[in-house]
Amino acid sequence: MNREKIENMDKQLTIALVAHDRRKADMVEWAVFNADMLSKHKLICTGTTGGLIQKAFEEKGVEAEIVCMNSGPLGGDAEIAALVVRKQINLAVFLIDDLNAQPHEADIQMLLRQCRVHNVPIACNRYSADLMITSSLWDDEDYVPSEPRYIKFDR
Ligand SMILES: O=C(CO)COP(=O)(O)O
Repeated sequence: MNREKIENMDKQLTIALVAHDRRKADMVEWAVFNADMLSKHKLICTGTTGGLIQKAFEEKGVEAEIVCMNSGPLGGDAEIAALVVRKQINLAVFLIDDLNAQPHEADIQMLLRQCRVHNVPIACNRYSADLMITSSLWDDEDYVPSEPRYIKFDR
């Protein structure tokens, strides 16, 4: 697989990593598998997710820049959504627990919505995340993601 693409990029991306409790094992496994790539970029995480990734990276001797925001239910998703609005996130991986209700559903929807509004790629499962981090578009200097256009639609 062409993992070097994003790994050998000149530019540093800011990547948001967020996982619900029952998806954290998945997130840590994915992050460790992609540690060589992720460690070259800046990682912004919700509190508990970031702490677990940090611990797993330390155990593997991986050095990475990991910024932990608040825990999700205490506003971590909202803080990351604010960074999305300010165009400070290039890519988000958000492993959502779709089988259990979350107390901060409003914040979760806000993060998803702001990624859609601001055209930030967001992967909600590992397959999507793998596709996104191996995309050749990251290297394509001619490619500029176009802003979403909202037009009034009269019926
Ligand atoms: O709840 C979350 C995302 O909605 C994740 O938060 P934590 O990483 O702090 O558990």
